[in-house]
Amino acid sequence: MSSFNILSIAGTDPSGGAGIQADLKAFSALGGYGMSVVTALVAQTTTGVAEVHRVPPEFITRQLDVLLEDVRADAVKIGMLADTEVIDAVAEALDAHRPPHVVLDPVMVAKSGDRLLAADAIGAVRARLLPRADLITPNLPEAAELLGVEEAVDTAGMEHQARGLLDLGARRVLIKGGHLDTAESTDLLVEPGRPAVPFTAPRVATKNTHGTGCTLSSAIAALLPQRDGCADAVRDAKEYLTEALRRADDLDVGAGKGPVHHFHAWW
Ligand SMILES: Nc1ncnc2c1ncn2[C@@H]1O[C@H](COP(=O)(O)OP(=O)(O)O)[C@@H](O)[C@H]1O
Ligand SMILES: Cc1ncc(COP(=O)(O)O)c(N)n1
Repeated sequence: MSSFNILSIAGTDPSGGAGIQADLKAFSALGGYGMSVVTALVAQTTTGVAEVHRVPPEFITRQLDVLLEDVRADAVKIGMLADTEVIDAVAEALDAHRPPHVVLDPVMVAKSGDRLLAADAIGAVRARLLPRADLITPNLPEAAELLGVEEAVDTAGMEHQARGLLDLGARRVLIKGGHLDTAESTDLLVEPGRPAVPFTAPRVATKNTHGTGCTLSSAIAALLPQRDGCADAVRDAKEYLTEALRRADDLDVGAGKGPVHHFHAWW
């Protein structure tokens, strides 16, 4: 197969830095054919979230059904889901269509601090989505919320929490260390019965980190069908994200936390 169709199920960002817009840029940059099902329209920019309009769950189901009856999805990235009803609709569509390579970025709060997932929907993510994803990519606050514990403060704590998420039913966890105050930014890939695999990049000194999590999970989804295993896809996705972060200050987008700069990758 020479062409890969990658689907994002996520919310929007009109400023183009996060959400579906970032996902499609990452898919294209990494050689995928990008597709999207919108779960929520979000009035947001680099400075924060003004308002969220959830798409009716029946219409999310409708979008997924018409799309996946026509087009093969080779990988799926799931981002913002807004609330429990949307989670139920997406979980049912995953059961009905069984796409390969499901990457779940359990988006809860925007970089500005605004909630993108209802607080009472955490249990639904845990029960309905964790077991249906091949890989979940929580940041430190998301891992802590899923487990109902304090945030990890070092890589030993990150591994412990990732193993806790495996115990809750996740199949594979990439726990992201972007929120730690360290010279390097390390993420850990943790699978049952195997040692954790670290992915480390020098921390890029920039305020422009809007869309890092969206970009990483989308890059992984785009690369999973093109690489031999999850670790190879994560390694190349992180390399892509780090370079996009290094180039972020070349852009002039908004007054707040600006977006990473997508570029055509060398692979
Ligand atoms: N300043 C930075 N320099 C390099 N990598 C970073 C930086 N900030 C975040 N990252 C990386 O970006 C990805 C997303 O990180 P994180 O901030 O933890 O998640 P989220 O964007 O979901 O909050 C991870 O791979 C993390 O290591
Ligand atoms: C629709 C949507 N989805 C996700 C994020 C989180 O973005 P980040 O990648 O910066 O954590 C966002 N701000 N908006």
